[in-house]
Amino acid sequence: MISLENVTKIYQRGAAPALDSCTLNIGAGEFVFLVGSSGSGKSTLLSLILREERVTSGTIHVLGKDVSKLSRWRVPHFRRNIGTVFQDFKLLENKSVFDNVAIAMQVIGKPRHLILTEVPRVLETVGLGGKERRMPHELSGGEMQRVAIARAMINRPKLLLADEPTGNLDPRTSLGIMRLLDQINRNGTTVVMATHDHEIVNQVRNRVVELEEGKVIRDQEHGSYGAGR
Ligand SMILES: Nc1ncnc2c1ncn2[C@@H]1O[C@H](COP(=O)(O)OP(=O)(O)OP(=O)(O)O)[C@@H](O)[C@H]1O
Repeated sequence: MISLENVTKIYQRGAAPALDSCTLNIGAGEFVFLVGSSGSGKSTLLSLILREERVTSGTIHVLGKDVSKLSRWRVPHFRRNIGTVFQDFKLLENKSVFDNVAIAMQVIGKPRHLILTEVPRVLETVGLGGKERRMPHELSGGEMQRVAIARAMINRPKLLLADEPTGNLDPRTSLGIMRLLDQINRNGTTVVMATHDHEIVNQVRNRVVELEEGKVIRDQEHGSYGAGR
């Protein structure tokens, strides 16, 4: 599903690498937590997988494609199989819940009748049934993140990348979001989640990959947030 071989990313000449000779394999169906202190390279790793950034050296395969060789015009099509969720939700403020999710189908040309049936179905599965007409400012943080997850999932991506999805939420709400991501993973979607959320990582005990100064320093099945705990 995702395979990095000796991947190095240097943003500016002379700067320390944001990722430094990373080798990592993530199989289909896995749920992996990416942990590490601020600046350790987690977001960089996610943006390389999404092909927002390009590697400086090394190779990276995602969903069977050599991302380092993917030409710019193929990127939008490649990204159709990847859903993304971020700490700050990234909702369109002047659009309803329904429209925020529908837009992901519209941009890839899905027919209107499908949009009208699929959007309410997905909103129901994330626990937002009946809130289609609400505007983002009428939602709690947890609900906003559920909209973002619905939008990420509506086109049934094989891979979901989440960058600190619980970063702006209280512990109880975070747990609800985590349960939802876990359910998505159980339905077959591979999930890679960068997080600082100790409680969630220690509670769920998925595979944990820890970065430090751009290097993978720990890769542990059923891991905890910090080593040895
Ligand atoms: N667009 C950029 N241009 C230059 N340097 C960058 C850029 N993005 C990240 N960096 C640098 O790369 C390093 C890794 O940053 P990155 O954002 O990947 O870390 P992170 O682990 O996601 O941190 P956080 O937990 O704070 O989100 C840092 O030194 C950062 O300053």
